[in-house]
Amino acid sequence: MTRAGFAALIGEPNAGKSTLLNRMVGAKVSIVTHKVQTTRARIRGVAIEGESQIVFVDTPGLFRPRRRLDRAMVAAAWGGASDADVIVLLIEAHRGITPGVEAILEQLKDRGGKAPVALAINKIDRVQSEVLLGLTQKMNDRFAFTETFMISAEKGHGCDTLKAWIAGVLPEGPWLYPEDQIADLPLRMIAAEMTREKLTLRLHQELPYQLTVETESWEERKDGSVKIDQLVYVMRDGHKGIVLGNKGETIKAVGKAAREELEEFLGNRVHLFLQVKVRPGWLEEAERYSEMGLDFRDGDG
Ligand SMILES: Nc1nc2c(ncn2[C@@H]2O[C@H](COP(=O)(O)OP(=O)(O)OP(=O)(O)O)[C@@H](O)[C@H]2O)c(=O)[nH]1
Repeated sequence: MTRAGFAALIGEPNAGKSTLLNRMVGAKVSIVTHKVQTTRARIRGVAIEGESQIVFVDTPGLFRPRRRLDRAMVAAAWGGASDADVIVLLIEAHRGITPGVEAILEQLKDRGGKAPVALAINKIDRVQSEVLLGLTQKMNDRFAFTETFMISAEKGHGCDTLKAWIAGVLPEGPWLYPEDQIADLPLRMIAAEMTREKLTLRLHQELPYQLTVETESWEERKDGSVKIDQLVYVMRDGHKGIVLGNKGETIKAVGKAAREELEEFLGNRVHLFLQVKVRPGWLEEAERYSEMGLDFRDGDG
């Protein structure tokens, strides 16, 4: 009998959700950087484990929403969690029960729901085993987790066990995605995220949230190479100059770095063309939100 369903990974920013997702799905579906709050959309990855198909919802970090986009992300995170057949709360072993974790536990309690909730204590490579036992005890006193796992998403410890458990608790039923669709699921989106990541790394604190990248076209050529056109949208004219850099050197370096990563990812030669455009007020466009898988809510500030 086959099984299939949605698994939501929740946790504070930086808990390691993207790292874990990448490991379980086996492809770089969401981008890991050292910055917090890099996950902007509910990017899904699909994993097959035995007869089960697991559709992962990679939720944005749950943090205090300030701006409208942030609030949409938090809503998406919980939206994802409440639709899910199984929830995995990821916490960091060395940080323990932070106020952020407390807040998530409160929300989990309020949420009710029947889906099994697993606790995954991540980054076990950073602490001694006594710390883990204490933390497991304290967390389970606070919430009735179905199961507790100790993992290192980065090193891979415990990840297979967690994945097998998720696969086993999913409801019985037919797979949600045909097998041949899984491979090219969000290729364009991945490519756009790679470029966005390079831009973010390059520009440091400057406008990481104020730009968006879209893959306009994707063309596979006879020689096996891929031609990809992407648009980088910025909010103001002034931002365009920052993204381009002196004599275009910033965008050139970003294009080179993104192309190299794409080539490694695709295993093919890539021709990447980036164009920077000004699109004022894109943050407020409801359309964009739904494209990112987010819910647009008219907010109060
Ligand atoms: N030492 C150690 N570091 C880890 C482990 N798992 C993840 N990290 C690191 O923790 C940082 C954050 O990981 P991410 O996967 O980006 O975290 P995230 O929860 O997706 O973060 P957001 O996208 O901000 O929500 C990265 O620097 C990872 O390399 C682990 O098992 N051990």
